[in-house]
Amino acid sequence: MHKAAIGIIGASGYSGVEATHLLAAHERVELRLVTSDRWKGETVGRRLGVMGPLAGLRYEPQERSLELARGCEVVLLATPAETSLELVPGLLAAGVRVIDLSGAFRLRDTAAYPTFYNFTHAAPALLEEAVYGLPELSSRERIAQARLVANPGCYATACALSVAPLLRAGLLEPGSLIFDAASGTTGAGRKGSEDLSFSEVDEDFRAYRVLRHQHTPEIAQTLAGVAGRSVPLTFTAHLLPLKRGILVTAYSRLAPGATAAQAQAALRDAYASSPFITVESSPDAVSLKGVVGTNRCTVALAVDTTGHDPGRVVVTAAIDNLVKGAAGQAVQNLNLMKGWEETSCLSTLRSFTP
Ligand SMILES: NC(=O)C1=CN([C@@H]2O[C@H](COP(=O)(O)OP(=O)(O)OC[C@H]3O[C@@H](n4cnc5c(N)ncnc54)[C@H](OP(=O)(O)O)[C@@H]3O)[C@@H](O)[C@H]2O)C=CC1
Ligand SMILES: CC(=O)N[C@@H](CCC(=O)OP(=O)(O)O)C(=O)O
Repeated sequence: MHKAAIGIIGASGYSGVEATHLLAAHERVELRLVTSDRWKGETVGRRLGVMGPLAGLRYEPQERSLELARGCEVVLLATPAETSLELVPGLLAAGVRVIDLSGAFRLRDTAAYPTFYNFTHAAPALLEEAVYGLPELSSRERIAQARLVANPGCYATACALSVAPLLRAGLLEPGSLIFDAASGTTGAGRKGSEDLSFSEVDEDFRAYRVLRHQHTPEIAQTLAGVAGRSVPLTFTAHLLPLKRGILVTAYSRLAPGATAAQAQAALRDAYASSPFITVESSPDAVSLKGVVGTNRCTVALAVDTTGHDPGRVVVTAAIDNLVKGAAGQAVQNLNLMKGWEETSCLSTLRSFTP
């Protein structure tokens, strides 16, 4: 069987390690390149315990990324957004297709970058070209053809998947959407900060970057695409004292005339042929234990029938931030780009990192 040469730039981070494990087990992939300054010269076998022919693959220094990536068909960038922005033009010019796990190519509006990512975007033409890689909501055909796939953010994935079918069907009242979301600490990457140390995080729970989180414009952009109108929303991120997983609770109201049965049917129908999305019978059944270590998203909704707030809709969604929220979704996009089964190497998974 022909194997495609794939590279991972930024292979020592949480999502890069997850991607390395996934691709090492992918029968259609020859993992050709892994880069990391922290681990340069060391082997994948020694660092990650990967066995077989790949065990001797060495981490290359970041400064050789562009030169060595020329031997790859597709490269995953598991790097900070500024680094992705620097690397992508050169990779595309060399004929290498890219799946970028950072936020560098997710937003169409260049003006949002200084506000939410603290840099001015240097490649606006590529923002036009990049295809947003959320297969269940974007076009699978466009992902398959793309040179550059912008892999979605972790919170943005869970939030968009929770309510998109209801918005698409016109079942939610405009202007009433709130997302309350909580993530494990691996969402912040390995780089760490004082706020993320074990002693600070353990047994604590708090919101962060309130009303200025970078995933707010990303969620709004995706939902506007499915609703066909702008979607005002409030998004609040919280830090969970756990390693992995994101749980989102979305609050909205049914549009006038819409029914609970229509909302339930819209959710089920939207994901009936999406192998990674499971619609549960109740929001109570959506939990991190059901998704961590997998590429799944579980989702469910309830409509208030107690009479306290008629028409209130609550939707919950859960994902593993490192899998469906990062490396797993990147492999799902790779499978589509290469015309392989969408579930290749993603159907059985376990937690790898940390
Ligand atoms: N963690 C998560 O849940 C998610 C993360 N993302 C995004 O994916 C990307 C990677 O995230 P994550 O794995 O958490 O990050 P980490 O902080 O865990 O790892 C960052 C990686 O980038 C490399 N790197 C850092 N600086 C540079 C540089 N200047 N040039 C080249 N490489 C560099 C590091 O390699 P080394 O230092 O060894 O050279 C390391 O491999 C980020 O853009 C993040 O926002 C997206 C969705 C979810
Ligand atoms: C817990 C935690 O800190 N999570 C990160 C999510 C990381 C991510 O997906 O950020 P990008 O948009 O840069 O890819 C955050 O809230 O920023």
